Amino acid sequence: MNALVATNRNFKLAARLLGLDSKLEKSLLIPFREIKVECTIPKDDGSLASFVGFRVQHDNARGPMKGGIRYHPEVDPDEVNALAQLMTWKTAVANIPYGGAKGGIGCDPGELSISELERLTRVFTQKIHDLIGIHTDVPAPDMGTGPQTMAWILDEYSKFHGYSPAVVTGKPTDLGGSLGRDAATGRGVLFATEALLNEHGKSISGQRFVIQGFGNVGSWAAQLISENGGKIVAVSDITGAIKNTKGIDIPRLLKHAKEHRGVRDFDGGDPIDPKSILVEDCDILIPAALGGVINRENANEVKAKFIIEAANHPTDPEADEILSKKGAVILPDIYANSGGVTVSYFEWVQNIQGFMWDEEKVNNELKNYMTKGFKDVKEMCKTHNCDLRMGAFTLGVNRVARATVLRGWEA
Ligand SMILES: NC(=O)C1=CN([C@@H]2O[C@H](COP(=O)(O)OP(=O)(O)OC[C@H]3O[C@@H](n4cnc5c(N)ncnc54)[C@H](O)[C@@H]3O)[C@@H](O)[C@H]2O)C=CC1
Ligand SMILES: O=C(O)CCC(=O)C(=O)O
Repeated sequence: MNALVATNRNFKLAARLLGLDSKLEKSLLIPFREIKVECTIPKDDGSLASFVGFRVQHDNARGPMKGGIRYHPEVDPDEVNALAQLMTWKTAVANIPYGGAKGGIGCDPGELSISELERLTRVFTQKIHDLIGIHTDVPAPDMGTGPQTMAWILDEYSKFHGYSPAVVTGKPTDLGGSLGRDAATGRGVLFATEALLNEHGKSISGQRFVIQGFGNVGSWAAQLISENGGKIVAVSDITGAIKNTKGIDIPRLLKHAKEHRGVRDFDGGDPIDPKSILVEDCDILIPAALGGVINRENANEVKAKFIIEAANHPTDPEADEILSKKGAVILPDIYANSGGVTVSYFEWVQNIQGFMWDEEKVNNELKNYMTKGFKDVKEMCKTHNCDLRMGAFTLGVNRVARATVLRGWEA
């Protein structure tokens, strides 16, 4: 199912549970602003290459719009719209003073050299610099981008507006990035998983995990889960998939993945078909790569009892229904992966204050936010007699609706 259709469907279900006025519902659904730009760069060999870049600013009722920038061949307007909308509900679930946005460029970053990526990022920034800003819209990394991308955006933006470190988060720490931001989404996934398991009388220790994606989010989640006694029995990325029922040695896999740019050919497990990763036998499945990967084609085959959505919208609504009939418990993206944007918020606060926190403070505050977020989601599940996805959606949508009504519509 198309990402936007799926996201709108979840929003409308939540709006119905909340009894939202239909006009308010419509106003919350329509994005604040959609930007589409052409980005042409000279390649290293002198030829020209053109790309399409997007920034969708979904809602700013609760504060500056916030969300990552994705570089991936499958980036399209509907997906960016869906991801921007998810950011609006996510920042509200986390209860940080932001709205939602998302951006992306349809490109394969693996096919571009570092200097081509820098040129592409600078051209994209030139096209959107008037529409982003510390108090309007604050980008961050997502799939295919990272601290270096944020450093280029910061530098290009600063040429037009003066040096402004708070205009992006997820920057290198040498440029005002927060300690702990790199690991934050994975660490948030750890805290979210602990909160869920705790409720079911279980702990991370001894549980068998499967993780799809071994980039920023998947690799940090794997590392922190294994440090806490979880057994990672299978991992995949774009290069391949490996399985070891005795538990994969994650520090060794991290070293291998760094040296070989992927998990393929790791000798600490057996290679398996990457397509089977989501249906491998395990207790807990963590999709940490693309959207829409759990769908009606494979949902019936999923063995995990718990699914922790580290990726954005990895499960489509049809799969949600199938899995819930099977008794699986899904911890939804807008709560489960909110650790990244939460520490982005801490980074922005530190930049504005001009005062750096130590890593322990960042991690402790993150734990407080994730613990409180889980309690708030559960409270909504009780109030509306719904599952965790609708608990999170009703929580986020209700907070944004309240802020919207309070601000009013007078022109
Ligand atoms: N970076 C962040 O702070 C946050 C990221 N997310 C979400 O987490 C997910 C992963 O993002 P990052 O780790 O930042 O991206 P990344 O670019 O660092 O890593 C992506 C990983 O997915 C793998 N991958 C790509 N296509 C695949 C496929 N077809 N099958 C298996 N693996 C595949 C790549 O090989 C790589 O290991 C995305 O859905 C993103 O939106 C959510 C919240 C915050
Ligand atoms: O850190 C941020 O501002 C946004 C991270 C993001 O794109 C996401 O949570 O999906």
